[in-house]
Amino acid sequence: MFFVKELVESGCLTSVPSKYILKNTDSDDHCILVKEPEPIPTIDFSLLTSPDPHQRSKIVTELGNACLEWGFFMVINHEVPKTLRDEMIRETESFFDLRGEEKRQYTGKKLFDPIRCGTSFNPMVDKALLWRDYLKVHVHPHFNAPNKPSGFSKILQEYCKKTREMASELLKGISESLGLEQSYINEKMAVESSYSHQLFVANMYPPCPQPELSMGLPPHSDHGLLTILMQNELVGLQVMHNGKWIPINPLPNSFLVNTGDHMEILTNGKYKSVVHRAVVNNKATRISIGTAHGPPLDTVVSPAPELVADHVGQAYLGIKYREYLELQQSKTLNGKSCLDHLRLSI
Ligand SMILES: O=C(O)CCC(=O)C(=O)O
Ligand SMILES: [Fe+2]
Repeated sequence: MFFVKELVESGCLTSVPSKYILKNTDSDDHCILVKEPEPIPTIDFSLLTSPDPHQRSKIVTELGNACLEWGFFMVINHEVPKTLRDEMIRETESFFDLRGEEKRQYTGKKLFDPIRCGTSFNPMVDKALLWRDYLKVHVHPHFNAPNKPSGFSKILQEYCKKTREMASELLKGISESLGLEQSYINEKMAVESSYSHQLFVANMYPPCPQPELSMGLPPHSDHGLLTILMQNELVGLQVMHNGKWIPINPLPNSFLVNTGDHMEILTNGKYKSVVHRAVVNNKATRISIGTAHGPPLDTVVSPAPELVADHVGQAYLGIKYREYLELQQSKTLNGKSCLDHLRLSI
């Protein structure tokens, strides 16, 4: 198995090898790429924890609208120190800079092995390889970390704790925006318990000689309730909104948050997971770091009865979180095809 990074560093790559060719042109998926950046919903996190009920109710409404209309928003004024974010990105770069042999001890592993490093998404079934190397670590309920680089583990632990706290605060606001008790999702999904599941995913997209021919990550939705994402200074994320691809240019020091498939299942389709993709560039290495927040692996998630309107009925089958992750990993990434397996025709 070769990492894309090794391929690029082997020198004189002037074109994309054929096995990486996956067109991302607009004609491909019949969706227009918006050229001008569009304002995306922005959530001021400090207002979520505001003691002023008016401030809170305003931000809860904004959060609800962002989930309803976009499934995606930017979070500013959060409580994760900039130094921690910067260190997490630096440590991730150092991890990917380790020699191939050191990283290869984590390759070819199974989905629930604590640490997995690889390339593409599922090279066994992917029609074309993706221009992306990754590191995936199950960080909760059991904390794991690669032992190199030496500072990685400590920073990872701190970073994951902070993002878990952010996720539960956001889930309180999201519960409220659905007309439920603040604690509803956190309790029902045991998000604040010592069993909840958190997956750390670091993506590295090396510079690509023909970025228009290759893809970092094809259109997909994420599996969890929420994903919290940050990136180094390079853009590449695009979000599907009203049938158009919107390029995302986040404010410095902000986080990007998107709703995942389990939010869609839990809310019976009210807050849908958002389809997004990562394109590559020919200038520099882009890094993105996401944490996926979900319930304990053995939780069966099905639509919340409070959100199943009588005239609509239950729109999704329940499924064990663990089984959903297995289902997603067994296939090639393809839009919302995994969630489609659970849809009930009503
Ligand atoms: O690189 C990005 O911005 C997106 C990453 C992503 O969608 C994922 O890891 O699921
Ligand atoms: Fe994603």
